[in-house]
Formats: sequence, C-alpha cells, structure tokens
Amino acid sequence: MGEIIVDYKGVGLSRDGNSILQDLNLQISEGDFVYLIGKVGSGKSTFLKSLYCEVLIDDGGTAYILDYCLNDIKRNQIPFLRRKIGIVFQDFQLLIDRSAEKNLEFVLKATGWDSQDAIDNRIREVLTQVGMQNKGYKMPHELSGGEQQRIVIARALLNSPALILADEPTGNLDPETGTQIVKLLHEISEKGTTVIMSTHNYAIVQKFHGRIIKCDDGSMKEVMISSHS
Ligand SMILES: Nc1ncnc2c1ncn2[C@@H]1O[C@H](COP(=O)(O)OP(=O)(O)OP(=O)(O)O)[C@@H](O)[C@H]1O
Repeated sequence: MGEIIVDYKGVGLSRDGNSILQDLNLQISEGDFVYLIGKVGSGKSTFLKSLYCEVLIDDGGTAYILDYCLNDIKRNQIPFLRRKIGIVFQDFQLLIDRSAEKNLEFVLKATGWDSQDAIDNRIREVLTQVGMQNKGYKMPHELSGGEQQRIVIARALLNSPALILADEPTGNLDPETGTQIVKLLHEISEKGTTVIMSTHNYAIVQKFHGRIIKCDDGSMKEVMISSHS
C-alpha cells in the first residue's frame, strides 16, 4: 500500500451551519481508486469539496491531505494544494471560446508555466494520455460529450496531480461512453495517481475494481469490494 494521502479522523462537515457529515474516519492511500456512492444529497460532493477547501473543516476532527493540515491551512496555501489536485466535474466546464489545446494552455499559463516549448510538450503528453492527440485543435462544441470529458481529464492531469477528484464524471454521458471514461480514470490510477470518484452508476462500480465508500445517514462507511472487470 502507498503513502496515506488523505487522513480524516473524527471530521464533521457542515453547510450553512447544518451538519451534513459527522465523525468521518477515513484514510486513502496513493494509487487507491475510491468510489463514493450514496443517495442524492447524502454528502458526496460536500466531502469532495472539503478536500480542496471549498468546504472548510469547521465541525470537529482533524483532516490531512497530501502535506496539508486542513484544520489550519492558510488561505494563501490553498492554490498550492489545489494545484496538486485534478478536478473533474460532470458538466465539463471547458472554456467554449477556444480550442481544446487553448483550454489546456490557459491552465498551464495560469499555473506558472512560461516556456512555450514546455507548454506544447505537456499539452501533447496529456492529450495522448487521454487518447485525444488528434483532436486538440477542435472547439469544445465540435467534440462529443465523452471527448469533452476526456479533455477535462487531460486538463486535470496537466500539473501531474497526486489526486484526481471526479464528481459524477459520467453523469452526462451515455453508458458506453461513461464506461470508457471510468476505464481511463482507472488507467490513470494504475500509474499511481489516486482517484476519488462519486457516482450513482452501480453498473460501473461493479465493472471496475475499487474501494467503495458509502455516504449514508450523515456518515461514510467502507462497503464491500467490487469484483474485478
Ligand atoms: N452550497 C450549499 N449550501 C448549503 N447547503 C448545501 C450546499 N450544497 C449542498 N448543500 C446541502 O448539503 C447536503 C449534501 O449535499 P451534497 O451536494 O454534498 O450531496 P451529494 O451526495 O453530492 O448529492 P448528489 O448525489 O445530488 O450530487 C444536502 O442536504 C444539500 O442540500
């Protein structure tokens, strides 16, 4: 088992003063593939958001992620933490006014890359990793939903994150395309990147191996291990 990169002990999470999750005890290690399941409104997104400080740890417990203690992380450290986390949402959120490549370039420039050669190489690498090496010139509207999601995953990979958070990444995709996206996330995790993915898609959970953590009744519990594909 790899190094522990998420360590929650007795953590409570609230939104607008309402307790959403209580007494979370959870460790996630390098290279783990974790499915977060649970009913609508059970707190999956709230947990994911706590990992990148969109929801703060304000309801007890201690929380560590990578080298950061979330209990007393400074505001000016948050961008550095977020740079180590790749985030993938169900609604793709690409900038619609520029090509896939330019979307990737925008993120690299915003995160301090200044050599155009290094930028071009990195874009080529991540596009190849997601099987989109020939489509980087296309505008988002010229790409299918699955292709757009691949570009979003490429974008999440740009800064070689230790952790990828995917909040219902197959939510807007047909089952076959969704399966391919999860397969891609598994390939990424096999190379050592931890992936935490929330989903309502139980067929996928059954199909691809992973730890399964269920949000239910204000808490999170590990449930049975799914079968290998
Ligand atoms: N911005 C917010 N402000 C206040 N409460 C919120 C906010 N976002 C979510 N909540 C509440 O927090 C609870 C958990 O919501 P959350 O989005 O984490 O659930 P979820 O399991 O991700 O649901 P879904 O499967 O629909 O994505 C819900 O009761 C919701 O109403």
